[in-house]
Amino acid sequence: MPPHRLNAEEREQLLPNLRAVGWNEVEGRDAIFKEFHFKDFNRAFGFMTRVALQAEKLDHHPEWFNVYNKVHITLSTHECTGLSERDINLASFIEQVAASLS
Ligand SMILES: C[C@H](O)[C@H](O)[C@H]1CNC2=NC(N)=NC(=O)C2=N1
Repeated sequence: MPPHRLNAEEREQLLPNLRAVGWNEVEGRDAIFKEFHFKDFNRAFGFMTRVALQAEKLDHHPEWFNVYNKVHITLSTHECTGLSERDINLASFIEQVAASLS
């Protein structure tokens, strides 16, 4: 099934949990964003490696930016030009990985 853009009701249900752990809606674009900080590059890259393997498995990929111990992540679904459940699921997975590394 192709992904559909989350409607208002779905957003009210799904976004608060992610907001509570630091994900924010991007201004001017239907996407969510979070900045992760790790102890060093090794942890940051380990995190990215785990996320990358899962992203490939899910065929849903983050937009991200890394400098040393910082990783900035934007999630959005190109296929529906906005937020879909795939972004929520990937964000939840990303949170689990980050928690296991900090
Ligand atoms: C062809 C392939 O299925 C698509 O391009 C996938 C790959 N990864 C993707 N990642 C994201 N974030 N959004 C998509 O719509 C998407 N589509």
